[in-house]
Amino acid sequence: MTVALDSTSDLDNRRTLSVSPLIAPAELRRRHGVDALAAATVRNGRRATVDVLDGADDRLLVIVGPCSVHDPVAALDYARLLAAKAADLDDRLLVVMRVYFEKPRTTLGWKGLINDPHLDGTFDVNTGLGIGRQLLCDISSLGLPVACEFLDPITPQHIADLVSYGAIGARTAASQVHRQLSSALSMPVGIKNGTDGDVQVAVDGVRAAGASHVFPGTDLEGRAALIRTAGNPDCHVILRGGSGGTNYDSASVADTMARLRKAGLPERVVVDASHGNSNKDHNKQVDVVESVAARIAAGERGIVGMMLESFLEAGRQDLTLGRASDLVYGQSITDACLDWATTARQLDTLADAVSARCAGGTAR
Ligand SMILES: O=C[C@H](O)[C@H](O)COP(=O)(O)O
Ligand SMILES: C=C(OP(=O)(O)O)C(=O)O
Repeated sequence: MTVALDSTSDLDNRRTLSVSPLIAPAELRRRHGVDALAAATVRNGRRATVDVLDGADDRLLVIVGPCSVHDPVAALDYARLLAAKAADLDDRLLVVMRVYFEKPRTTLGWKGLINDPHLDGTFDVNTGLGIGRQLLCDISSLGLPVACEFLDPITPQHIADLVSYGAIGARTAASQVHRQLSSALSMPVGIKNGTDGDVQVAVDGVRAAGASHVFPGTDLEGRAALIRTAGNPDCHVILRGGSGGTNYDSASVADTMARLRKAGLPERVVVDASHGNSNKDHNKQVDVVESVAARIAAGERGIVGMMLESFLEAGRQDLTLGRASDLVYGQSITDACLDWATTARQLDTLADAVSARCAGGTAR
């Protein structure tokens, strides 16, 4: 259904081609309800993540999964493998699956499953929200907590109740809209450094998101509303490298800690092995894991988590809109990913590093 545009004024709608209804969050939540198991996963995932961030839980947080979900069947296949591996290692790792539905593009490109679920440029957003929400229910029902990037400021009302870890990307770290949104979110939120490598923008973001804000948003019925937030104390910086190079080395982490200290914020970071830290070469994520794991094994505690981009198959492939059936099953259509076997080895490496750190017993 398309709503008629107001044509009585030549001041409006000069470039808007159509306006159509967005499903209300409450209606989507009714159609794709949260069962007791999924709710427990979200609750426990959020609580455990906060404990790891605060140092009350000695494990390492690992946010791992595809760059983007384009095929919910493949994502669920991956989730089953990851859930089993996560259960094996859960004495040392807190594993959260990346289930990213929104892609911030440098210029243009497919913007994710919510925006274009049929991968053909038909932008069936209401269907995308339903597919996405059901996938979050299904993965959470496996006992595996999920992470999403929040890009659009309206759609969090449709899915955020199922999310255990939120991320604000490098392209929106400086955005007041995203900082306000983070201050409202019910889960811990990682804020990335800028694409140019600027870490201060993420530190500033953590500080801003920790405060209370009042801003326009939507309520569960989808009506425009004013939102007043308490502020989110569980925000933290994600180091993802940038155009100037990587930032997962000890000196970069120490520089970030100094910035956090100066801002009066908890000294903790998550390291993203992908993006600017691997120059988008998925194989280089292994170097990042090995470097960080060696430092954790030696007692480093400021790095509270790692992020990895991983899917069933290694690498990436180009999507031709409308030709989804040509795609290789389980391979990314955005950034290149590690394959499952390599991912499992990285998780073992990180778990071994946590064991070594526990055996050594050093301080943060
Ligand atoms: O994580 C995914 C991408 O790095 C991000 O969405 C930007 O992608 P692009 O530079 O291909 O547009
Ligand atoms: C878009 C992403 O990363 P970044 O914002 O660091 O480019 C991502 O993690 O999917």
